[in-house]
Amino acid sequence: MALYRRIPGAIAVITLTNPPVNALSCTVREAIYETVKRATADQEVKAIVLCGANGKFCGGADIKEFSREMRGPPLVPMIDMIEESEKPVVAVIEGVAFGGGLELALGCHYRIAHSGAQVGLTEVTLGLLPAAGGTQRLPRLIGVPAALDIITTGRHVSAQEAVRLGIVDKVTDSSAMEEAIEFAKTVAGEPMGPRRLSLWTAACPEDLDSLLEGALVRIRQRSRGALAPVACVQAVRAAASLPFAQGMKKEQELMAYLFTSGQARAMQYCFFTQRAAARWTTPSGASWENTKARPVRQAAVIGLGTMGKGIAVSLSRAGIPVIAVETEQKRLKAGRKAVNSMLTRESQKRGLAEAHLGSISFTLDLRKLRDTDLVIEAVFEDMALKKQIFSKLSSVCRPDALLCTNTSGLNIDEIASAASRPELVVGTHFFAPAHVMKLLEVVCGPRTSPVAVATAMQLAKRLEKIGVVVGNCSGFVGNRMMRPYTEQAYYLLEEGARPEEVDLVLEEFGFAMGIFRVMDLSGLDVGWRSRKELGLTGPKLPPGTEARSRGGKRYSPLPDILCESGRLGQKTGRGWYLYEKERVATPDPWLQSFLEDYRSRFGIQSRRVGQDEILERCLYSLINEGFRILQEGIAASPEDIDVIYVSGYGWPRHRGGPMFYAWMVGLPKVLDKLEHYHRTHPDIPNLAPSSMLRKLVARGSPPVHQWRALIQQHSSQL
Ligand SMILES: CCCCCCCCCCCCCC(=O)CC(=O)SCCNC(=O)CCNC(=O)[C@H](O)C(C)(C)COP(=O)(O)OP(=O)(O)OC[C@H]1O[C@@H](n2cnc3c(N)ncnc32)[C@H](O)[C@@H]1OP(=O)(O)O
Ligand SMILES: NC(=O)C1=CN([C@@H]2O[C@H](COP(=O)(O)OP(=O)(O)OC[C@H]3O[C@@H](n4cnc5c(N)ncnc54)[C@H](O)[C@@H]3O)[C@@H](O)[C@H]2O)C=CC1
Repeated sequence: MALYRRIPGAIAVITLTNPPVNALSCTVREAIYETVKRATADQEVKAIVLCGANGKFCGGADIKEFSREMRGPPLVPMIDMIEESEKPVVAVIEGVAFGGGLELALGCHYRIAHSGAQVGLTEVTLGLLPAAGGTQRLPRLIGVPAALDIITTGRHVSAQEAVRLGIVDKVTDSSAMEEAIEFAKTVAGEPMGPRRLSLWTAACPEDLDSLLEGALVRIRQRSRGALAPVACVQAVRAAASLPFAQGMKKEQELMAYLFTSGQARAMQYCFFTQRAAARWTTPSGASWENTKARPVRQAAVIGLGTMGKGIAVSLSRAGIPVIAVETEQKRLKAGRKAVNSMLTRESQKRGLAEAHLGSISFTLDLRKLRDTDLVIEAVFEDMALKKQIFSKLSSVCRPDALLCTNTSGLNIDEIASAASRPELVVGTHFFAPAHVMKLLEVVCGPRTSPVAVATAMQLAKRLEKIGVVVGNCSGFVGNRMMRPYTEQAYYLLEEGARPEEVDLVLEEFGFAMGIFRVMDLSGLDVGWRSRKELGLTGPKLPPGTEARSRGGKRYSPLPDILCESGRLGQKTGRGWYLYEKERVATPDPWLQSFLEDYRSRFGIQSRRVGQDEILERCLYSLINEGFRILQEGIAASPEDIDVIYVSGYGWPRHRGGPMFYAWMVGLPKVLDKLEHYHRTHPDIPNLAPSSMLRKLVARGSPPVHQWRALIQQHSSQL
């Protein structure tokens, strides 16, 4: 609702009240209409102050209403009514003014913000555009280039930047409410015409076309195939070239097109599932609601390699003091240098004073960890080494210290078996680069205690990451699903495709990078090491094993052969591609002739592999593994799998995540295709459709949110 009160000085105060974020639900919109009408009609009111309860102006439209029949007064005429008021309306922006919340504020005549506030037209992140006049008023207020950036990215703008750009009129460190009330008194009685943004003209650069073209290129790089940012560009073009009323018409047309799109559904699904992941449960009945996390006042990181450095920076950025441990002086020195320069860059980028960062001390001595609350091990992916470290930690650390491992796929329970308190061992699987990537898989072994899970999930929140609780199996959720996906990509090369063809299909689908470019970036030796560990190649492989078969199933030795010949990806200048100029991937004629030789050596008839087959074999085999994971209870829900893929593996947000995508495509189609590919390639492991997929199809392909109830997993780990 919106509360109305009169205060001395002939001011009416209207307070949006709809916890937690004062979203503009039907009831709130009705109340705004009513209270604004009341204030404008009241002869004794000279000015109106519009604010939000509990220190938040407004989180925008109520997103939950988008999937229901829309009721109540629409936003656009409501904002127009505010703008048309002859009495000044001053918006008090505390906390957030996002989406419709900022559009509401843009309809007001003045905006006063608290210094801690953030504003933004975030609709594009929900597959929409700011269709309550935002695309038309913001360019008129701050000019086309700045508005274009804010509208097409949906980024959050600090109060300081907002005042610099002219989005708000004033920023205050003290009470924005008091400031606004005093200000409202000074402008009461002035003509409001000049403050109505709909009457302004948008300041537009001469080279508008090249500005908009540049934005489209950036959008294509950032989120290929996404409709909303492209529609945003079209709406801003309308603001730059059309009168307000016509611009609004264009805005509405574009919104109508986006509103019912599958992409908007997918992105709104991502918004809610990301938040739902925090509400974890375990079969024992423990949950986020009934389990208290331990406080983490001091942490340690063991190993300052690729991952350890980023983890240490993340902890420090959250204000947690860190002790970083290495094995030898040279590595310690290199680690310290890298971490310090990452921290300097971070503090410059975020405008953080170094004092806000947690201190980091560096040591070779594990005994220094005796007072830490939580240790994160990030040494080589080697079971024996990890067990040795966990055994040492048990004798060094306090008995209640939480012991975390960053293993990307080893058995958590085996690692825990080396610790004296296995219930305090938990997997915290960060993603590279650890100080950037949002995902944290919290891996729960059979002996992991609820308090360990709660503490790791609480840590994720403190590090501004998205924690998802998963069960213990080789590769957990994310990496386990990647395996059949990458294997399909190798098989496609064997059958006649080229790496650039496979990558192009995946990039057209929306991945920022195709799988071969990803492998070149992270280093082919990462997978090689794990295949050697699993005995699929290298010294542990039994002599006489057939080159293209393991355990009676098809195996592709292609990546092993590349590694053996020193092609490890970008770091060696060649992998699946050639890198003559640093980081620029070019198709390599050597690889092409190598593949031809390989095919003729193994008698493989090369064929043209179509784009549909590339996409379906790669994605459906990944999705099929997702169904198996659900069936085994390794993930609690399809939503959790989707959060993992969107936030950790670059799955395009506008496709919702693999499980949501499968449902959008149609589960019967996914099943049909898997059956077809399984028939044509019976030797490929894991192409046989999972029984979970069959069960869902048999039940009429219910929507994703109903799957959890149908799983009824007796052996669920979660
Ligand atoms: C034929 C078709 C015709 C088509 C025509 C259609 C016409 C429709 C016209 C509509 C025009 C409207 C244009 C418009 O106004 C669009 C919008 O405003 S879209 C919404 C934009 N807002 C946002 O993007 C903000 C989203 N929220 C956030 O970013 C964060 O929640 C926020 C920073 C505000 C707070 O963060 P934090 O404190 O960390 O809290 P949580 O994120 O955990 O949120 C707490 C809780 O609140 C729920 N929630 C948050 N925002 C909203 C919201 N806007 N609507 C509904 N619910 C919201 C959130 O989900 C959490 O609850 P859970 O239960 O945990 O999920
Ligand atoms: N690199 C990646 O993309 C990802 C790796 N991981 C996992 O994170 C862990 C670390 O991986 P990376 O950082 O890539 O390895 P890395 O090889 O870059 O670094 C490992 C570091 O551990 C140090 N170390 C080894 N033994 C030690 C000991 N006893 N005490 C202290 N330090 C020791 C080494 O000196 C080295 O600096 C592995 O388990 C890996 O599977 C997880 C997610 C992604």
